[in-house]
Amino acid sequence: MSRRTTASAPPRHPALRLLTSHVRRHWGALAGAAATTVALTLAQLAAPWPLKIAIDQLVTGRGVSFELSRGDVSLLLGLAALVLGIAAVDALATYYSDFWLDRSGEQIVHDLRTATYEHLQRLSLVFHSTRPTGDLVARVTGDVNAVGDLFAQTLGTLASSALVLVGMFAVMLWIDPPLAFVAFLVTPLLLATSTHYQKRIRQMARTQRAQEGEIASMATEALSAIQVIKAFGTERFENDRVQVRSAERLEIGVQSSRVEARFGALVDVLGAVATALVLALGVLSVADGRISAGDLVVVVAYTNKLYKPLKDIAKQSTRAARAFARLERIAEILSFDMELGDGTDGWTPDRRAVGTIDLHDVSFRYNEEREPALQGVTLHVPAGSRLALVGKSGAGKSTVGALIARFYDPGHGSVRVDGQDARELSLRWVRDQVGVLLQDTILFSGSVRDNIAYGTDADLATVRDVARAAGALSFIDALPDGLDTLLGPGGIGLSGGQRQRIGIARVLLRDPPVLVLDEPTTGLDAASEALVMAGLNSLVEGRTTILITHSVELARKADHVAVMVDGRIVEYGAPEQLLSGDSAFRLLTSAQQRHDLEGLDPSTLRDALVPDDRTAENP
Ligand SMILES: Nc1ncnc2c1ncn2[C@@H]1O[C@H](COP(=O)(O)OP(=O)(O)OP(=O)(O)O)[C@@H](O)[C@H]1O
Repeated sequence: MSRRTTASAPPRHPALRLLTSHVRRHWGALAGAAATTVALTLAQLAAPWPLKIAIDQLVTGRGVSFELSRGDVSLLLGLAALVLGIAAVDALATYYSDFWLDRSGEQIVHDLRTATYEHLQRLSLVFHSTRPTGDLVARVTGDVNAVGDLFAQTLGTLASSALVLVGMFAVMLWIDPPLAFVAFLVTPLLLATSTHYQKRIRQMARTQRAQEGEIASMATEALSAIQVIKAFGTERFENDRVQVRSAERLEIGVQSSRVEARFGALVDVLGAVATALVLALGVLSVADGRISAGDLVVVVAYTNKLYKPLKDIAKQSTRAARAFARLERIAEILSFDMELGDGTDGWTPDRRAVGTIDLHDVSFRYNEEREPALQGVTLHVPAGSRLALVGKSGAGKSTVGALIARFYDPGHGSVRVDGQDARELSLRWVRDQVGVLLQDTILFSGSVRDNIAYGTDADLATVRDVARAAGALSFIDALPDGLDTLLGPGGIGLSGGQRQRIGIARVLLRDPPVLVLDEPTTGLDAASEALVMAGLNSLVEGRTTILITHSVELARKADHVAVMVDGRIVEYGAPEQLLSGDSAFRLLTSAQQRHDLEGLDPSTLRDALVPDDRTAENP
């Protein structure tokens, strides 16, 4: 079965599809908001009508002072009630439309954030090793919020402004068509300029967000490596880097504000021109007797209000343009396909693995530009046995471990667990069967107990048991709050050896039948190494173990040793058997004793025992 090892091309208009899928999902609340928006529009259109009726019915043609009849008073009271009624409808409609839109906005932020974060968690290391973390964090936080605002504010305002405009035009057309056309004369001009400006603003918003992502990545990387910065005294260098990017971001931000302000001013000028024209033409129409004084009040009131929705449309469409640029960034993440089968189509055996591991003719490269990291690797690791992988740096040892843990799938050949191709098994099951301990255990902020129990709901007694077996309990009990001691980010507050023993306890708790130990004692002093080794001894007991090590001494304790050179296995056998002959392992051992591993030519290793350059394979 062939699998993709690179992300597939994103579909067309992914942002639009994402948007419509969310509109569909929240159609109930959005339909409620649409209905209240219609009510709000009607209330806004009706607002000047009580005044018009009062002027036409009670004021016009009555001279300077006049008496109000009983009928006039009733009409006046009716109009006052109408004003209150219109205000009540306006208030209720505003409340509900704001509430429904805000609620959908919040819900959409939640949905998008969880979906994007979940997707990011499931994307493989191939994806994550090419994407800066800070930029991804910016997408899950800032970009997602901006899309929520798009629903909560922008779309609602755009829809209600458009409705008010259409309503006003219809009513003005009914009152006096020439006046309506004059009032709306500038609208097409405004829409055309708006489209032009939106395009520019959206381009600028894209650049801005990309720059913000870069700044976030730089800051994340720098702050997570603050020790290195302090050690090298490079604070100023790091500040300068962020400052340069931030200045570029500022420049685009200022440009964008200028474009927006220019557009706002243009709308104001066009609005004033139209109001002046409507006023002049309106008074002439009243004088001609074509419309009443009350009609003129309505038309002038509308014309005054006309430019608010137009301005709102302009303003909100620039926000929409920005939000769209951010939506594209989220859609881009969601459009990357999983490079590894995520287990939904994989088989989940209803038992724990026995622990036999096989690599059959495995080749793998991290990316097309790089040389293959593994070529034709075939290995058989019987259940419960210990295999040591040795070889010079870059030979491919960690890559073998990563393929066994199924961080990646091989480009060619297969990795098998109990004889079953790992690609046909659910990813979850494979990960449960293979425990991994790296050179440096990464701990999270939180208590020691949480770090050991990580991802499980193990009780206190179990956590203590595994901590004891890992040789960690003595130092944990000496901490101020024992297992409840809080650790800083990355496990600050513990030594390398202590972190490693917590890592051993963490793996012990999960009790996997297969272990990949990737240089678990490298970098530790002799005393810490002895303590970690004691913990490791209880960990490897009864489990299939693949030990990746630079230490020939450690490798000698394994059942079998595989020597790797340039992504191939050049030698395989029991350590004592290899040491007794003219082997690459023996060459490595003596080079290590002379502290001359780097001086060892790979071809010497390859030629040492494989004169015909055949790749060694174990039975
Ligand atoms: N994430 C990665 N992306 C691209 N290339 C990689 C990646 N990881 C490793 N490589 C390359 O793959 C090759 C094998 O690396 P690998 O880490 O498996 O070697 P190793 O034998 O474990 O080395 P070491 O002993 O130094 O850990 C090397 O050439 C390395 O540069």
